[in-house]
Amino acid sequence: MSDTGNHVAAAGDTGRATHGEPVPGRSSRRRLTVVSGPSGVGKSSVVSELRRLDPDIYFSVSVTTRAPRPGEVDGAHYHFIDRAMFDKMVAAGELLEHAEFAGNCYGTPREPVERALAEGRQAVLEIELQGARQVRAAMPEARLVMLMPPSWEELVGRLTGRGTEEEAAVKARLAEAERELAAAGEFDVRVVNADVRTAAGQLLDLMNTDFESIREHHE
Ligand SMILES: Nc1ncnc2c1ncn2[C@@H]1O[C@H](COP(=O)(O)OP(=O)(O)OP(=O)(O)O)[C@@H](O)[C@H]1O
Ligand SMILES: Nc1nc2c(ncn2[C@@H]2O[C@H](COP(=O)(O)O)[C@@H](O)[C@H]2O)c(=O)[nH]1
Repeated sequence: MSDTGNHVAAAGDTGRATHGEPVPGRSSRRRLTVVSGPSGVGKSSVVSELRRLDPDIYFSVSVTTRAPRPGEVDGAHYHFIDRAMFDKMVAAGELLEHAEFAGNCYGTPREPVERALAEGRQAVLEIELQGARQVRAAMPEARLVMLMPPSWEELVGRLTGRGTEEEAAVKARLAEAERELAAAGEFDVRVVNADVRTAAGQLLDLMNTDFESIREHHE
């Protein structure tokens, strides 16, 4: 996918998305949390623990052109789609954000997230850096959290230890990881994932805190 630009409607409280759907107001967009971080840092592990801690949170299920890993369930871990369908969704404005990462395309279906926010629920997106930047541009009220590894060596150990990628794919993901870690300062908060339960607890605390005050504190 060559075009990884911003396709998110940057409308105000009473604005409408590019395709006519209502967009969430400013206060509901504060309930949107983006969890980002380098491949292998433990985003899925921490988000899965967060789901256990608070089942009321809405967790976005992304679309991807990546092949399923053993044990991954279509509709639960991802919606696995082909490139033609992905391009169609982009063209129709059905993705809140989208990006190409290490040779595959990923995107967040817009409608379920907007519905969850409109219902007053917290919503969590687990996405990479380009997508996080698109959300930041379109929804400045969303909270952006970067999950950090305790060390580079630990990150490499986790990614290779997971054993889900060939050597070339691991290399591509580590190259992305360097870029992602260099952008850590763009995020509202950085949480070190030394321990999954601790990191998930910290994330939940952040989600339940008045984020504007945290932001001011960090600026
Ligand atoms: N705190 C931790 N301590 C030790 N191992 C961990 C920790 N968190 C996650 N792991 C392990 O690291 C590996 C990568 O975790 P996970 O798949 O959750 O990462 P991810 O950030 O979602 O990766 P990707 O972006 O590639 O999908 C897994 O094998 C997981 O069990
Ligand atoms: N921009 C987006 N990034 C996404 C989305 N769903 C997942 N991701 C991120 O992609 C990488 C690779 O994921 P993997 O499952 O192949 O290991 C990782 O950083 C995910 O967080 C999305 O919808 N948009």
